[in-house]
Amino acid sequence: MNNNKWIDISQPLTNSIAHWPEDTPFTNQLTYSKEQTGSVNIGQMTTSLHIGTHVDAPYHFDNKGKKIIDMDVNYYIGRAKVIDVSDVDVIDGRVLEDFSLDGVERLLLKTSLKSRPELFPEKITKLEPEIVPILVEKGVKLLGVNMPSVDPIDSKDLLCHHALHQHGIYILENLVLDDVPEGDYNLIALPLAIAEGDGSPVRAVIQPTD
Ligand SMILES: N[C@@H](CC(=O)c1ccccc1NC=O)C(=O)O
Ligand SMILES: [Zn+2]
Ligand SMILES: [Zn+2]
Repeated sequence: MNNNKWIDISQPLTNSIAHWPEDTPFTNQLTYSKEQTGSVNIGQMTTSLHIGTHVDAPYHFDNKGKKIIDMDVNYYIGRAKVIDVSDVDVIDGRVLEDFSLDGVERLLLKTSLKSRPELFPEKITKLEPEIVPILVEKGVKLLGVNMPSVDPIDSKDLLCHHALHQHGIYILENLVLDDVPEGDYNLIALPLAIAEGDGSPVRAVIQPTD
């Protein structure tokens, strides 16, 4: 690694962070105050596992799929490329042709969605499932997006989730990329070791590689 500073690209987990409609809101509060215990503050949180910047385990959409603890941590750490696709509403194979993706292991898509962690977006950029075989061919093993999902918000068939999973590509959602220029970075976005988890919030950070 180099001497460049690491940059936080995670949504802050505040009590007003947006959650999926009908899903569990995030709350963090003190269970016991220092005055009560005489020594320490102790917090508690309630949350959906699909809150803020988070990763999905295949179990999220496949009953036979891996849970979070079984995911390979190596996928969440290493070289990543940020590309700016904010000029399109649909990302298909044609859009990806404009970028040089050979050998890219982790691809982070900067779509037109501006980061407003307290607002759940109604509409997001559409990823066409046809991009998945292209990503596989390039060597991509993790796809990150600055949106709550890699599928349309109202999708029930979750075609991109399934296609990515079938090809062994890990999913990272709700990144904050507003101030991140296109380029090459190191990425760390590790999930918590939640044994039965179908997903996990992550602290995602990147470091420019020069
Ligand atoms: N697939 C989304 C989550 C999702 O779809 C969802 C999350 C919580 C409650 C309902 C959801 N979808 C319902 O159709 C994600 O990966 O975060
Ligand atoms: Zn999720
Ligand atoms: Zn997802």
